[in-house]
Amino acid sequence: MAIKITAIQVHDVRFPTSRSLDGSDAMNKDPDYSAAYVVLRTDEPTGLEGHGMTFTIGRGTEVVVAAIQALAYLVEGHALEEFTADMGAFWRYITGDSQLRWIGPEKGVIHLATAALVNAVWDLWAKVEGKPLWKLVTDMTPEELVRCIDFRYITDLLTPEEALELLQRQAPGKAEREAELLSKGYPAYTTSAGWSGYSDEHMRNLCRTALAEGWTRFKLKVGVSPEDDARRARIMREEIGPQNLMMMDANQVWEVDEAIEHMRDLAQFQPWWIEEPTSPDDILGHARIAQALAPIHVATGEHVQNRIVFKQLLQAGAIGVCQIDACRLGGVNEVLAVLLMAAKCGVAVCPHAGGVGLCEYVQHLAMLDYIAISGTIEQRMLEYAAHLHEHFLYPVRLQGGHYLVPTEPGYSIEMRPESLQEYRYPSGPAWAR
Ligand SMILES: C[C@H](O)[C@@H](O)[C@@H](O)[C@H](O)C(=O)O
Ligand SMILES: [Mg+2]
Repeated sequence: MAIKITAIQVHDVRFPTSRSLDGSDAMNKDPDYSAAYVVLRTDEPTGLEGHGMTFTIGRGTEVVVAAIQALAYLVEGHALEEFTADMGAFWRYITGDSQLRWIGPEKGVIHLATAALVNAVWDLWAKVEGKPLWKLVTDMTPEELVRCIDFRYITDLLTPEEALELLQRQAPGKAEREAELLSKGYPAYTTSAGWSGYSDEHMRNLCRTALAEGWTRFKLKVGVSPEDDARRARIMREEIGPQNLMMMDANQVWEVDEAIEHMRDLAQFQPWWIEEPTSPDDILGHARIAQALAPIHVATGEHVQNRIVFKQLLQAGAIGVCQIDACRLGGVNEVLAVLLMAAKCGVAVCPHAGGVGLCEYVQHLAMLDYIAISGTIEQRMLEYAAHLHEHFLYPVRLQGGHYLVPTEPGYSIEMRPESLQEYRYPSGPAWAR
């Protein structure tokens, strides 16, 4: 039976995380974790819906909502099958509106909006197929998966033929890797002990609790000041010991030379990577930093706006860790393109998840990468941020520093109706109080 998308609703949902400084860093000092949240209504008799969102940090969410509303006409009134018959063409259609494209192209607010809408369509598709999103993708043949991707502007690094070959090479091991994931889960690191707004004492306590829960990998926010960074890094290293991993994240505050200088000072604390040392648009700057700081890896991605910038970062040898984001890139289709490019270049993918809904999303992406694309978890780990999972119908499940495999149909991003009601902005009770 053809399922028709009859209406699209868009919600502005904000959580007042700035009150406790959860999610704070040197650049983003007081984020209110928020979502521009999309519901695709259908004519399916049981009330089937598709859900998607893009992550924002408070003010400006209303602008993303407006952009989603501008794109909605492209999806409303269409049958799901019109899109799923050729997902690559669907993505080109959504990003190719000849007037809306002008306010991107494929970057900024319009691209965040694209992600919310595209992910909602994938969620709906996965629900119709009765599979979690990772399974929908990994059950595809290599040919079917390649057809989901728009290769425009990346064929100088990866052609559809090369992508197909890569996927065919991985195909024989898929079942074994899926079984392994189901039994062991996917390795993770926690960001939640190291937010910049937390006191030293709070950080110590959070490190201790996390260690007791089985965590072995931790991220620390840096970039506030050299003294502050060194003191906090010392505390974290003392707490987690020499054997555990520490990552550092500067959230774009430094000049290229400053990044090199500061990280030379912080190298004594043995960071595994430095994340967002400078502007996400500065490909050559990242390459210089990577060269100067090796063997400390350079990581970036949460603000890398599209596959084309990722392509150049990979071509320039500028990143050792590729941090795809489920809704900074234009949804699942573009993420698949980046996963394939990273696999071709042998660069580890460690998805970005510090935000509301991002853990729920990226667990699917890391798992499908392992099963069908890169075929490895070596030097890979998924970010985990501890807040706001209770607002989702099917929140992430963790055990001993590993994500357990999600099994419910869809992309795990559906929010509880009570949460939508309580936190809708500005009229929800949480904001009226
Ligand atoms: C404002 C946000 O919490 C960021 O600090 C967060 O996404 C962070 O960069 C991360 O890597 O998790
Ligand atoms: Mg970060």
